[in-house]
Amino acid sequence: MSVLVTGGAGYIGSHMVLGLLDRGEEVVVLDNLSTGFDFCIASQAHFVQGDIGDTALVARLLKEHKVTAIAHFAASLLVAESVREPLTYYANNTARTRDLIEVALRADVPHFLFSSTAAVYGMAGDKPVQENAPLNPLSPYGRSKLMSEHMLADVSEAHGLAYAALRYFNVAGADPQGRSGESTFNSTHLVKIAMETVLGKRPGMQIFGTDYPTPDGTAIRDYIHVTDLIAAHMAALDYLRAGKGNLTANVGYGRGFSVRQVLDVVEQATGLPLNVAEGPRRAGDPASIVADSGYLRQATGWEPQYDDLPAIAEHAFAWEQYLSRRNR
Ligand SMILES: NC(=O)c1ccc[n+]([C@@H]2O[C@H](COP(=O)([O-])OP(=O)(O)OC[C@H]3O[C@@H](n4cnc5c(N)ncnc54)[C@H](O)[C@@H]3O)[C@@H](O)[C@H]2O)c1
Ligand SMILES: O=c1ccn([C@@H]2O[C@H](COP(=O)(O)OP(=O)(O)O[C@H]3O[C@H](CO)[C@@H](O)[C@H](O)[C@H]3O)[C@@H](O)[C@H]2O)c(=O)[nH]1
Repeated sequence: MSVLVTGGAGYIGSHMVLGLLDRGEEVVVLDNLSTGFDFCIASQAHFVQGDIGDTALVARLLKEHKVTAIAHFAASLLVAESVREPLTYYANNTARTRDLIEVALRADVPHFLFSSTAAVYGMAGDKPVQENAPLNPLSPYGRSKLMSEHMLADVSEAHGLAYAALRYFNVAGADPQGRSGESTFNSTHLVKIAMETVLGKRPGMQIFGTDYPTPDGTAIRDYIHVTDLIAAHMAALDYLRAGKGNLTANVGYGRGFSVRQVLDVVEQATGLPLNVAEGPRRAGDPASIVADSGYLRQATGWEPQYDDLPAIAEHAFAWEQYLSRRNR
């Protein structure tokens, strides 16, 4: 019996692989290496390079490895790119997820974990967002993910597949043991960019918008340590396996930090100065979005261990230094 991790060579998927192996589970990774790296995949996992849209390959893997759960991370995830190339996003995120679900049904895989996103909400108010907030994604990326949530709900109703759709807020940090981290080329993520900047891999960086209606004028997000995010997946998997039904839940800490606060913590944690300029707002960015994760905690008993911005920065920095040693 094993768990199929799609996108397991990526930032978050590679941490899922570690989390599953740490629990003694068998893991099969399917990744086309479009944005991921095989050096991020733990050697104890069985890695197959291929596309989730290759239904014959997926069907063979499900059978050969007696897969009882799919953790589906593979996706395209650049919001601005999704505006320019919506069909790429509806193909890779929505259509290929549809194909994957169909193969899973045919193979009688009972449990499905899906990487959703806070981007399904669009503009949020000042208060932490609950799962029943209006779903108004601002981008094709957000819509491509929301459509997958809808498919899972319909398929579950019709065919009994049990699923968890976890809506991640801002994922950051790296494995505390230094086994993986964010390695993506040309990342758009704030903490990753700040780490590349302190280490001189970028000449400087910008704060996108200093005129938001927030205490210091910069945008507020809920940054969650990737290891806590993975713990949420384990809690969700246990929930599904216990037959408790489906789960659609936010994963964040329920408190926000501004861009300036994050960059101050990066300077403190690394002991290095950041070359930062103030720039205009980035199109489509909400002023503030923070998770209410009460439902996930109450339903699954999930308790975060790294709700600490300096720890997130320290772990991200350690990984960025490791990448530097690999000439990356
Ligand atoms: N990083 C975040 O802050 C964040 C926030 C919300 C949701 N998510 C979701 O989490 C998931 C993982 O994101 P990540 O940050 O690890 O991104 P990533 O780009 O590091 O990982 C995605 C992985 O999927 C692989 N992949 C893409 N398309 C594929 C395909 N058709 N077939 C096989 N493999 C394919 C890539 O090679 C890569 O290894 C995504 O579904 C993303 O939408 C991420
Ligand atoms: O060089 C930079 C990069 C980012 N930011 C700001 O930092 C904040 C966080 O940005 P980023 O790390 O790009 O995350 P988000 O845009 O909040 O989006 C993330 O969080 C979403 C869920 O909320 C996911 O869906 C997305 O995939 C993921 O990129 C935003 O206010 C950005 O404007 C800067 O000021 N300068």
